[in-house]
Amino acid sequence: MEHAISEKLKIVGELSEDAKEILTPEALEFLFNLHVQFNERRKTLLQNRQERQKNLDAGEKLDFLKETIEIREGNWTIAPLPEDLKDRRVEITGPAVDRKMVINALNSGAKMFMACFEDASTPTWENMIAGQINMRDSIRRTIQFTQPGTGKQYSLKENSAVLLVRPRGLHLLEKNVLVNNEPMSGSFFDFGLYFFHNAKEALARGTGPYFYLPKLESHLEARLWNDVFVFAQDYVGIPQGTIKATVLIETILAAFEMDEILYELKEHSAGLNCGRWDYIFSYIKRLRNQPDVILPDRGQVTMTVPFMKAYTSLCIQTCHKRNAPAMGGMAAQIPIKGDSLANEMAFEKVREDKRREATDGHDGTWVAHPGLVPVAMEQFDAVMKTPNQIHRKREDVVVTAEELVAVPEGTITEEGLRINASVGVQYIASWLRGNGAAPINNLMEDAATAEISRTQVWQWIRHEKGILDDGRKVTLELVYDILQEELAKIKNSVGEQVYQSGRYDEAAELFKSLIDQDEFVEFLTLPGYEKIS
Ligand SMILES: CC(=O)SCCNC(=O)CCNC(=O)[C@H](O)C(C)(C)COP(=O)(O)OP(=O)(O)OC[C@H]1O[C@@H](n2cnc3c(N)ncnc32)[C@H](O)[C@@H]1OP(=O)(O)O
Ligand SMILES: O=CC(=O)O
Ligand SMILES: [Mg+2]
Repeated sequence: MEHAISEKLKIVGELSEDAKEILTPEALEFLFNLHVQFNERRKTLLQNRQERQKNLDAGEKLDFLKETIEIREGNWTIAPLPEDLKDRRVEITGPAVDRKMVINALNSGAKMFMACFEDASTPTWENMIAGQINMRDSIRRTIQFTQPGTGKQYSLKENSAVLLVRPRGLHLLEKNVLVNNEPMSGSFFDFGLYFFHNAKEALARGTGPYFYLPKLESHLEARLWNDVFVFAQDYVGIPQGTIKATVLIETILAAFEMDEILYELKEHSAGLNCGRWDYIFSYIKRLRNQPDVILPDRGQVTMTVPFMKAYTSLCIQTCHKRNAPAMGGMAAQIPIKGDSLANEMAFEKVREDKRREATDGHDGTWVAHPGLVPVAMEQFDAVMKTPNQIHRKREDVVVTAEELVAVPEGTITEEGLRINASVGVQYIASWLRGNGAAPINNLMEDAATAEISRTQVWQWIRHEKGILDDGRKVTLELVYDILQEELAKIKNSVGEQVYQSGRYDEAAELFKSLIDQDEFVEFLTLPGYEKIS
């Protein structure tokens, strides 16, 4: 049902009691203004991404921008960090929609909690509203939860983590809010509502409106966000520079504009983060039609392969030069229940990953699960005796444009192809069911990791080097056969009833549609969004 709030603004989604608490007339007025001010620019920037893709398809070699050399060579820093953003050695992440998880994350012992409206969340209307309710109650420290069945009570402990919020990326829409009959941007919806309801309250409580910005592809996109922040701060009447945002460097194009992104946001910057999963996805996506670029099995693209090492090293050096934190990323391992040996192996992988990040000079890292907070903390505590390592300038690092795109060696295997097909479908099914973060094969999967799976399959089918180590070419027919076999295995493991209600066939259809078209679909969540409310 459509609710006309005014002639220019309509709510398509259900106006539940929760929605009414969040979508107040004043908050809607603010969203309306954000849309009117910034939506055309957002659309133009998305169009720029497509223009850039055309150039890359035509053989453009990526390089640092000529027109911004003065920024790269200039002597400037970001504005000083607020006290509660100086020590970020362990940050836990999780979907904003899961109320219990939000409380557990805030109580986990991690310094920060990044509440996600993006890749760990399916953006149903209900989820997005519930996430906003959870954020409002977290900032006010009134958030509580009772576990159905056991009656276990959850509420906040005294020293809870600092809250950071990740809105949806610029490409996603919120179809349940129409401004002038046009869906509004998911980014502005998530940012706008969180900011409007909580910025002043957060400040009064000694923290601030803090954000993570996902999937930026250029410094012009950072400029858009900066202008949104300036507008928003004026609108509610809080000092400029109050908002602090950490930009995820998780696209191959952004890696060439790290200085410029920090520069655009410098009054509002809280540094950069190496979002490794989207980065791998973006590397394949943007360079997919370059004849020499192809990646081996997902499992072989580790953080120590040259192009990943080059990117994280450059991120640390760039951030520290500008007095900005350089955050590490997410190891995919999560605790494994009922198998202590496998669990210890998973923990050791996380330890190794965090040790490398701390030693390289990252100022903190991400974990996906409370059980991993002490594991990551131990590694950072051992290396980082100060709140951060910004003083380690890593002037020894030299990274060239060629190193950022260097194609790693490795093999494509039938096993790798099967994992991509199976995990891709299982994740999409989970996403369609409303759960955007899922444990699959004892690894954390979210939209970014699923994007790698389907993009690899798309590319292996089309690339002349998409050949299995046993000599077989990866073809659509081979993938279809494997997909059928993997679906049968899934059905066997979850049972007929769960399979039928679990949207697996629909997920398989979506997966197929992503790999059988020559035209690459920019994000799997775009056709996915048409299948949810
Ligand atoms: C590439 C990227 O974008 S990474 C960032 C986005 N991804 C994420 O944020 C994923 C975060 N992680 C998760 O969502 C979860 O850990 C999952 C889905 C991977 C696994 O969840 P589950 O299967 O529920 O884990 P598990 O059964 O071990 O949970 C045990 C307890 O830990 C809690 N828990 C698990 N993960 C988290 C988390 N990230 N934050 C807070 N609490 C958590 C559960 O709430 C549960 O609490 P309880 O004992 O009070 O009931
Ligand atoms: O957002 C994080 C990533 O790895 O992608
Ligand atoms: Mg990401």
